[in-house]
Amino acid sequence: MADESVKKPEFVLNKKKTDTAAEKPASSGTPGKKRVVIVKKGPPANGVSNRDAQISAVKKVVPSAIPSQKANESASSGAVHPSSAEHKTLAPEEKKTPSSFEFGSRRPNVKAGNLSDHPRSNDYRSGGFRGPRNNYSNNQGGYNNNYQHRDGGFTGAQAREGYQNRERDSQGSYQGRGGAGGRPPFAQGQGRPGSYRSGPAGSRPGFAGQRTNGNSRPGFTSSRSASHSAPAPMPDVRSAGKKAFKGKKQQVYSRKDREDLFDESSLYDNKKKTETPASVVPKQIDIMETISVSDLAKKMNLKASEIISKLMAMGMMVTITQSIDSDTATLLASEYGCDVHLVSLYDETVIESEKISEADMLPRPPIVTVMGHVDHGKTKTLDAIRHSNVAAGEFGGITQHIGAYSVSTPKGKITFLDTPGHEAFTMMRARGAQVTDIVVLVVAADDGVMPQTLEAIHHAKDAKVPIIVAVNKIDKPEANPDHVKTQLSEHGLTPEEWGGDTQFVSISALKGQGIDQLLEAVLLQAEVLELKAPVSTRAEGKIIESRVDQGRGIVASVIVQKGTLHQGDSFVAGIYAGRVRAMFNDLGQRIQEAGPSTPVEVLGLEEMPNAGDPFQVTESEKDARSVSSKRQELKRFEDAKAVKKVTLDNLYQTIDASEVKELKVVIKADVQGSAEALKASLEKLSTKDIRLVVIHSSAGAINESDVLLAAADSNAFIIGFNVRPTPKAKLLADQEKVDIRKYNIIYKAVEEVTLAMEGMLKPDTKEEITGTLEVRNTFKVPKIGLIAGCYVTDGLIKRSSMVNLIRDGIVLYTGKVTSLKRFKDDAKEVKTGFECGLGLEDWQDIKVGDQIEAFEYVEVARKLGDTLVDEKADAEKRAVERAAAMKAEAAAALEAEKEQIAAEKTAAKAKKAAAKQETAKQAETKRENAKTEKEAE
Ligand SMILES: Nc1nc2c(ncn2[C@@H]2O[C@H](COP(=O)(O)OP(=O)(O)OP(=O)(O)O)[C@@H](O)[C@H]2O)c(=O)[nH]1
Repeated sequence: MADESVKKPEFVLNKKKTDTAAEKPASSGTPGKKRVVIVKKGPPANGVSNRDAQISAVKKVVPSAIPSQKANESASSGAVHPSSAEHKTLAPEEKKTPSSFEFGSRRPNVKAGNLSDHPRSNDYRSGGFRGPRNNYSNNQGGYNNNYQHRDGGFTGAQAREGYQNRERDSQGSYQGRGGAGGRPPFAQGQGRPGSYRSGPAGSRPGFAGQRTNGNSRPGFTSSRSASHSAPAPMPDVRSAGKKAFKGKKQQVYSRKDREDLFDESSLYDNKKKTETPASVVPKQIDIMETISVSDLAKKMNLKASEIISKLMAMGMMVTITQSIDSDTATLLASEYGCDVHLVSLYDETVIESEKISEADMLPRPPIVTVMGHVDHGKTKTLDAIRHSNVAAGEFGGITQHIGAYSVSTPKGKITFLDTPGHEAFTMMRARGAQVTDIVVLVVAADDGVMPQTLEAIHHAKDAKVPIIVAVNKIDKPEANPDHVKTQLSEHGLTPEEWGGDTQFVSISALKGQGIDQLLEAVLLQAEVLELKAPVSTRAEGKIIESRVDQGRGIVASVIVQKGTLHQGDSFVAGIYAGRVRAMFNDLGQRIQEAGPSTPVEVLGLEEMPNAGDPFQVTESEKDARSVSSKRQELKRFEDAKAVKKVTLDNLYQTIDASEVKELKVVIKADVQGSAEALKASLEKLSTKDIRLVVIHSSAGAINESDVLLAAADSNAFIIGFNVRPTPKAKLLADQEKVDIRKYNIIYKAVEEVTLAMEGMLKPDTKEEITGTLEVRNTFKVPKIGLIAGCYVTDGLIKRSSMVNLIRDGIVLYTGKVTSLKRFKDDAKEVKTGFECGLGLEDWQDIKVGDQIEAFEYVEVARKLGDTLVDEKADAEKRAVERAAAMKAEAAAALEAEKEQIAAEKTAAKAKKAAAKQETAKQAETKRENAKTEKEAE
């Protein structure tokens, strides 16, 4: 042992790290240095020492494990450690040794074992290779485990190779022969007496016959006690082993390798040091506005169950997947001494506009929105402007989409947005006003100002957009343009000729009259507005509409507001990225670029943006993707924010609310705007008894997933607005019994859904009186009880009737008829003017003179009550009234108080005067008395 220690220093490496105390005893008195004995100087002559060593070899043990290992192995192997001198002397032989062992192989021996279909004899097991292995292990003594790792690899490669050799030379080692084995590498080692010879020569570890003791596979068998219990004679092993493997080992285990191995180990060590124990809550965490319980648990290094129970203690019932807001998270984290830092993705999702130089600002065409009440002639007006007949193609005569058209006039270009006038499209109209420069308000001269005319005025005023009034249908005999002017003046739109600043143009869209004047008015207004936009910058605009087009994919109508959009530009539309694959103008012609105020159809979106979403070109596709993904993330957070949380406070309310009936709808429409408009209209129908929940709304044909979505709920159906189901969806809908309703007019859809909702209400039951009877006599019938002899004074009574028994105006009994007879025969019914005998269920208290009311329960369908919107308005109204009443009451109280104060003041004044008078009187008396006394003297 001592000897060995002396030899080892040749392989000592200065470790970069200070060894642990545990290492010190193992090293032979060289503190501060780690002794590493490398195999290149010690051939694998002995069997591998123990199972632990093998396992640790595979695991790649961290340095801290080294000392004990080293100590163990040193203890067991010291005596057989090869000397460097021996290596040196055997070096020439090594050159002859075929390099059939891949010493550096890290491949395990598993495969070899699997391949081993030859019976392995105990000879093999206990012989040749076991010998070297033991030596090998012994040589390691206090060697590091990384080396052992190689050991595993070595044996694997060896096994495989042996297997191949077996194929080539099957007699050799597999036949348990002695002497020169059949395997070439080992056979050559006939001259390798050592360990190979000590057992059956040529035997190979991985294929060492039957593994009755399981020790034939070096990588794994070495651990078995049977194998290393009988090590091969050491001296032989050393010499043979050195010759056979020295060269190979030198290649693989260079000094650098060793250092690398150490570095790797130290890395493990470092990693271990930086690891945070799972139970330590960090000092600060970053979260967004909401965070799911599971994410928070992860960030805080806590178990989700702990977070949940903490939240419960705070009065919140949440599940692991639910989200909590940042305030709650902050409160919770503070209990663990952890600060919450709120981060927002929004800043990162802003696409900066390009810097604009004044020189780049050029006049641009005005963007005009046409608004007005239903049927006042908006489409016809645009129609007249464009000389095309759009109205003819519309369903129900209502414009359903926002369309955008560029119109060239001799005096310049104008872009028109055709905004529908139906109330359901309020939202779209509001969006139209966002991009619009001028509103043309169409008012029918024969109809005057209507609710949606006023709504349009509000939208325009909100958006601070000037209005030009087109007084339409002046061709009609009942047309009264002046009346329209008067009406609109009352709403702040005073005609210029009346001293106001609003341009009024009288037109007849039908006849094409006044259209030129209207366009002139628009261009005049545009001139006043001095509309300019940069031309050469990256394009920015708004999505007017988006839809899925068969064969073209997602198509978005975009109005470019700034810059120029080119084919090939990368952009972000809402939260989705895209690249302009192709562009079309309003006439459907393919174009390469589009400047400010140009409406275009853009192809190349990955998903469908919403109408009104911003459209911005980015510098690169990468930018677009990055912004898009951040925006999507932000949206997910915003959606999560909307998650309804159950707290102890609202738990019962929620349970109560589960009694509320829900009608669920999937809306599919031809364009996104219609889907949204329909959604808004339908959701408004919710009442406190019945809720209308739109579970999904989007543009496109009704597909299978829509059907599946609706099928998941018994109260769900699908509305297709201007769309139809795909054949597969139709089939599925039939199978799943999902109702698909198709509409092409919004109000029809709303009407029918209202009816459906009314149908869902439990019908009211009502007593319907069918007849009245008078008790004129009573009889006792044995076994049956009291029978009333009645006369039907009105209507009729049936055997199945229910009755009320009334005495002195009080209903004493309500129940069923048990028997109804005419004389002795049972009767089905008895009509007015006839007498009958009547028995009542469980009731004997019948007296002559009692009135009997016969009735039936009938079900009456309930009407939908006030919608939640109406109720809210009512509640607000009531609150205002209450406030006014309270104010009046307070004023009256104040008044009364004032009066009282005044009265008190008057009373005090009077009292004071009386006192004064009294004093004066007393003084007078006093004076008189004095006078009298004086006179008497
Ligand atoms: N006599 C007459 N009829 C008109 C004129 N303009 C429109 N109309 C008629 O009024 C009806 C409604 O016209 P639209 O252009 O569809 O009206 P709209 O305002 O676009 O209607 P919605 O799309 O439903 O909001 C049609 O029957 C038109 O023929 C007009 O100047 N004179």
